Amino acid sequence: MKLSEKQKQIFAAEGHLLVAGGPGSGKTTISILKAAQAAETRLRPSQEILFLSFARATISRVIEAIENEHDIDPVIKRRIHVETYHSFFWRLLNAHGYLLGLPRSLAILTPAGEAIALSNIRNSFEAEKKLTSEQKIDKRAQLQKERERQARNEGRVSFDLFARYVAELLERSDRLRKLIAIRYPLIVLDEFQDTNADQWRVVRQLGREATLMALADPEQRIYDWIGADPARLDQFRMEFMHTEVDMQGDNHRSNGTDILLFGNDVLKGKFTKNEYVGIEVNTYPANENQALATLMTTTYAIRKRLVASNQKGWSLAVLVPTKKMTRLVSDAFREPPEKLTPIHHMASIDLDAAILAAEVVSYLLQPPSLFHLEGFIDLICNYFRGKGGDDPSKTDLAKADSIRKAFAKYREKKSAGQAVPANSIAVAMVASYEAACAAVFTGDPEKDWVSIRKALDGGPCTRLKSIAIEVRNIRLLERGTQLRQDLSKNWRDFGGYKDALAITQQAFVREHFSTQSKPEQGVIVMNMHKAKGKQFDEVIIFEGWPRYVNKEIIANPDRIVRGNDRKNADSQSRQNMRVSITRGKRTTTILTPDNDPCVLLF
Ligand SMILES: Nc1ncnc2c1ncn2[C@@H]1O[C@H](COP(=O)(O)OP(=O)(O)OP(=O)(O)O)[C@@H](O)[C@H]1O
Repeated sequence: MKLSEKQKQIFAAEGHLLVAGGPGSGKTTISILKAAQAAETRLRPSQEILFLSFARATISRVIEAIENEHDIDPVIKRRIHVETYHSFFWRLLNAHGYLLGLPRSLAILTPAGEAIALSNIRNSFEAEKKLTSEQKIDKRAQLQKERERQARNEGRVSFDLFARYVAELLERSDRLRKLIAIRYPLIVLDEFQDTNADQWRVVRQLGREATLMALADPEQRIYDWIGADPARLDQFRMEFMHTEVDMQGDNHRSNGTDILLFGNDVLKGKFTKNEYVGIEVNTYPANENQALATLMTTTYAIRKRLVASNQKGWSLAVLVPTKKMTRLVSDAFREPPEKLTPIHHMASIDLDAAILAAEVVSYLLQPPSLFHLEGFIDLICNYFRGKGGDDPSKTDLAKADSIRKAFAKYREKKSAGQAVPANSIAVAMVASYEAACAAVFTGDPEKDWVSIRKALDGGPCTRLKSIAIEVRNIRLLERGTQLRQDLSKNWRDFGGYKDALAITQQAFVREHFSTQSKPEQGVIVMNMHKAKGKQFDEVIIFEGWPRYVNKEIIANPDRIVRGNDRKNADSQSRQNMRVSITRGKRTTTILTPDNDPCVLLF
């Protein structure tokens, strides 16, 4: 690869570095080359370069990019340690958290566990959009207090607290800062524009001893809602003596197309061309069937041309504005409307619900024990309390309550020797439970998992059916996975899956921190926010459609701009759209409803 002038400048610089540049300008690439250079010339034995990034998915791309740099010696490559901020913070907290008065033994309060722990507080408030600013502040304070209580009293630390605690540790301990810098003399900070206040506190402390290389695109800052701040780059400039290189204008990803130009024009809201090479905008009639049919036929066509290109490992991303749309599209691809063929794909779905569903299934793999049914009911209630993540629905929370009440009544009647009313939820639930407990296991975790799932799916309880459907989103049991191996071992050691629940819970924590995931290939469906830092051969951006009654729009959900209302077309939605557009290397296709097209396009 021939380095650009700016990249050469970076390569030659010493000390702290701030590298700014637009999508595809080559920031990640040069940071890897710079890391390799430092590894070769500066590192003593036992030292490494630390590369910190936000998302695991970005990490797999960075790891792939490192692997693809054939000029770097494999021995040097192994000295670049790529990790998420979360995972790095967790290592520090686990080892040194007691210095802050946290319990000696800490566990992670996973997002699913956190959703359960906070569901009562969340449920005591109205929906977020109905709250006054004071109520919002009050809600946030109560949630934070409960998180703190969980950490300090129970030793269960939620992700939200990681950066805060690590900042406190580093601000207080010279020694720890020095130790980190001795181990990692150069630290690369990917997506620096997205750091929140606590993460910035950590960075400030790290930079006191180690050399920092911050990579940033101020206009890819899409996390203002969780604390990213437009002032961050200036804060870096003020804090550190540094070299700054601005690569705006360079574009190596979609060279020869107008994809970046179009993204920049969307950002400004001013279009400089009538036609943009590499950008296609198509429309569909505003109803679910025709919208999905248009998406599917477009996907077939693009997939066909990618397959015909004979390129190994091609990728096509379908980016949508909301979690709900991710599911809707994934379901449609899996079980399409009539006459269409399914599209094999990966969907990047929030797994809160699926993880809790997997806990239910794994529990049923365990041999019966005293109070086994009670444990089962607890997990079902957990499922309904935690399945909505940080946005639980009142209906699900009410379901959890009604299950608990029905079950208490069931117990009461049984111990009094009375008949339980046949229409009690508990009756159907216990029938499905007993069917699952009757499953005969083979010792093959995948087969046994499927037989539990089928028992729940085929039983009379609709609530358990929904759990059986949800758990299909989990792919951790595929051949060669750690979960599968651990369950097999458990079976061999004990002749049964004695610890299936604990093994499954550990597998999810491990999965969260794992950097093994392969870069996505084939067709991938995901929320636009999750596409950050990634690149695909082709991209489709697909949004929702307005709902009409008597030709009046009565609802307009799942749009790129809220309600597709021009007054909501703020810089956040423009930046988000620009990030999505610029993920494509060759073509980005935008699909939007014909009678109410996306307001960012005109
Ligand atoms: N000097 C170069 N010559 C040719 N190709 C390059 C050069 N630098 C980077 N590339 C390629 O361009 C693509 C985009 O580069 P890279 O991922 O480093 O950009 P980025 O600035 O990190 O993008 P983003 O901010 O959008 O994540 C990659 O496929 C990379 O291999």
